[in-house]
Amino acid sequence: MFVLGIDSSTQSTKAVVADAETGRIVAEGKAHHPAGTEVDPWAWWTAAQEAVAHAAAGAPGKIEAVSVAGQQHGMVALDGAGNPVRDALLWNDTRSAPQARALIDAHGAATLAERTGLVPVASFTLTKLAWLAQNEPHHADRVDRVLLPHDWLTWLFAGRPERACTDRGDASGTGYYAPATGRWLPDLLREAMGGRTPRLPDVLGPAESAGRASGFAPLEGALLGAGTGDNMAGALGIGAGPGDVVVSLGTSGTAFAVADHPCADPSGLVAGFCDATGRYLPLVCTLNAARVLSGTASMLGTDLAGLDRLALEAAPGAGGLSLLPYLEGERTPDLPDATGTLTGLRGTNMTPENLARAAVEGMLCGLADGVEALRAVGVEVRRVLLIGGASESAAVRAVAPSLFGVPVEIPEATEYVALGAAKQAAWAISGSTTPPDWELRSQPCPAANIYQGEAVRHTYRTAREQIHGF
Ligand SMILES: Nc1ncnc2c1ncn2[C@@H]1O[C@H](COP(=O)(O)OP(=O)(O)O)[C@@H](O)[C@H]1O
Ligand SMILES: O=C(CO)[C@@H](O)[C@H](O)COP(=O)(O)O
Repeated sequence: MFVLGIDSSTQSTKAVVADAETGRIVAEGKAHHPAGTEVDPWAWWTAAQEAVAHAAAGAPGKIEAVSVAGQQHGMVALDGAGNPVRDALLWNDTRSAPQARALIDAHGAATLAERTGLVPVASFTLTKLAWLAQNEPHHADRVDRVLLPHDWLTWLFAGRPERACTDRGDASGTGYYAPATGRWLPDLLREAMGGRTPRLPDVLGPAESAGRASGFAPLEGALLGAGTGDNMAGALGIGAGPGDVVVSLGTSGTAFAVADHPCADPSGLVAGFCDATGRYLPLVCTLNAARVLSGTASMLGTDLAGLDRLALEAAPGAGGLSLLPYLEGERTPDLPDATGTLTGLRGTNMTPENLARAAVEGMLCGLADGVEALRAVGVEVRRVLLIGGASESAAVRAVAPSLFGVPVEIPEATEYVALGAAKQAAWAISGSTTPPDWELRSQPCPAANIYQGEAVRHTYRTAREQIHGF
């Protein structure tokens, strides 16, 4: 039997067809998304259809079940006819930072962390809806229901039924859901939307079904899983266990672990999400990961392989250069208006090699701080599993072990978010109480000198303190 998993993330949609027994991937498809932090949700539907059609065409048999994983938090606000009232605001759109601050001022960070698992930052859907109500009331007035990117796609694959649905994982990234009780918090939504009360999707359990696919030939009649957020699907795809911290280097950088209890971090560094198995997913997210490397490569007039070569020719510490890579502003730490800074320049260290190395080290230092923040809320860190596009980088693989200070492993090269979605689909159709136990193989990165890593992180922290005051 074959199942299909979809990863509709920031830069592209990826689809994989897997054998439901073993998890072996037998076919794949991919389609790109438009650039920018506000995107027409129909573009994701077009990309999903293209990627799925390609994957399904390569499948050796019928697709029996499908699930959609998607970039978290994006605001998909629909009118009564089921059409978006405006382009979706993405997780990395920082325009709602003032609304996030106002929510904290009104309720207090600790109270919001206890109620929602989150201290608001511009990424979360609640703040985007508050921005919409305050800045585009004519659009807010037309909102009949609010969905997340994965909910939107699941709803379209289901043929636009009356009820839409989501799952605990993605619901927990909205800011108007209580991870500890599994309930929506309509009072927060109403307040953010200036008294308006849009409809919310039903929250399905991890192996529940969202119905059957209808109206899109390659999937016609397939069972639809609940779907989830891309990070939750990544954890499910990997089968992350105790002691595992997954670090994903996509458009965002994320560090997360599966936990048995909800997390409420009043500092706001760790978001207390739910996972896709009925447990929890404490997570730290930065806005700047893979694009730090591609941006630096362009600046140096080279490609990603060239950046790797340069970075590996420089010594650890980049000759004293440190890059605070806040190219899109930053979420962790909460600096929505920040820009990037290169510190430590001297006549003797201004080389392409050192700049390339500083980019790799700077991107990873933010995530090493994220792993520290997970430790501080009680997460056990025995190894780091690196996934996401930039985990392909040879320089990242060489540098990461010294900065994380624990063994770093690379799961067999594949799309773990789409695979996690496929695993959820296989689970939904199996009727089992536990997800399929697909074998995970990973390769260790060569061990590295952790004292050098500590020195690099010290220089990075000092630069941040000098520029941002903490
Ligand atoms: N070898 C590589 N070195 C560095 N970055 C890479 C490499 N291969 C892919 N990437 C980057 O990975 C990113 C895409 O990763 P992905 O995890 O698919 O992102 P997302 O899920 O956010 O759409 C792109 O920015 C791409 O430049
Ligand atoms: O906002 C978050 C997590 O809270 C991001 O991780 C998004 O879910 C987007 O993910 P990628 O496109 O970078 O995979």
